[in-house]
Amino acid sequence: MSKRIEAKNVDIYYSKFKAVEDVNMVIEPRAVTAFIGPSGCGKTTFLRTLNRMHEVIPGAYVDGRIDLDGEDLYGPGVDPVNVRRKVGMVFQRPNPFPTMSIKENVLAGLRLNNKSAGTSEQDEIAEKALRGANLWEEVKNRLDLPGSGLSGGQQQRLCIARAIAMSPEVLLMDEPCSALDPISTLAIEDLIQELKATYTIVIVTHNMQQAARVSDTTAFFNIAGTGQPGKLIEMDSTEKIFSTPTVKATEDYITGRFG
Ligand SMILES: Nc1ncnc2c1ncn2[C@@H]1O[C@H](COP(=O)(O)OP(=O)(O)OP(=O)(O)O)[C@@H](O)[C@H]1O
Repeated sequence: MSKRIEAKNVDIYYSKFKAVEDVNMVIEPRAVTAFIGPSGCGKTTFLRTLNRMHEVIPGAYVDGRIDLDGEDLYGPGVDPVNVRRKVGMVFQRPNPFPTMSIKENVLAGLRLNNKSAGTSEQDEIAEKALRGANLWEEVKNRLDLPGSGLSGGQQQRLCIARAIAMSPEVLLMDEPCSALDPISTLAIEDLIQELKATYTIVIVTHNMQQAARVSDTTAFFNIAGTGQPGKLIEMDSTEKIFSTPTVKATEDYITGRFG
């Protein structure tokens, strides 16, 4: 299920503005890759190109190539909706559909993709996804109550369950803990560790300790100044990036000297 991502010479634009320049990287399956770097260096922008979410912004486009196990995500005839099914995304703020029940939330992606399933199959899919997101025990007796009634941390795990229910190959997480308290954050970090056995995981985080705790590989992005494109500066094992980075800017950033 887990797939390898390879980006080659990727430039990313918002109309005429080049926000990210010439990214080349390999993201390994069954591992967690963290994107770190100062505000505006293009972490989120690059993340959103990995499931073709970037192009939903008017005027936004991507140059270069992004492969999922050798298959060009931007190739002719590739359906972006299908890409987003394979490459799921979890956002900064938990965003369950407020009028839907917990179970309906988990199944929402499947319904949007017109996947029909019988009631018992739906129940099975929902239970499996909620177990996968470490939420089942907390919600199994209130599956038909609104998802908005859960705590922030539970809502974020519900959003992860919603992503997992689609049987994705990759999970993209854009600062998934930034709106959560420390206990809920730890629950999500534990969950990420479990999920990496099954999925390719990419996480954007501003929290250096979190990157060090959860990721196997870290990519440091930087920006030379306002209006300049962000660039990938260095990517290596998380242990190397946090102990002996090759580039001085990486060291300055992880030691809190800038950003
Ligand atoms: N919708 C948009 N339209 C135009 N420019 C945008 C848009 N979204 C982001 N940008 C610009 O693209 C650049 C990269 O932004 P991005 O949000 O990817 O950075 P980031 O590293 O994720 O920042 P942060 O850590 O603050 O979330 C910035 O200059 C930003 O202003």
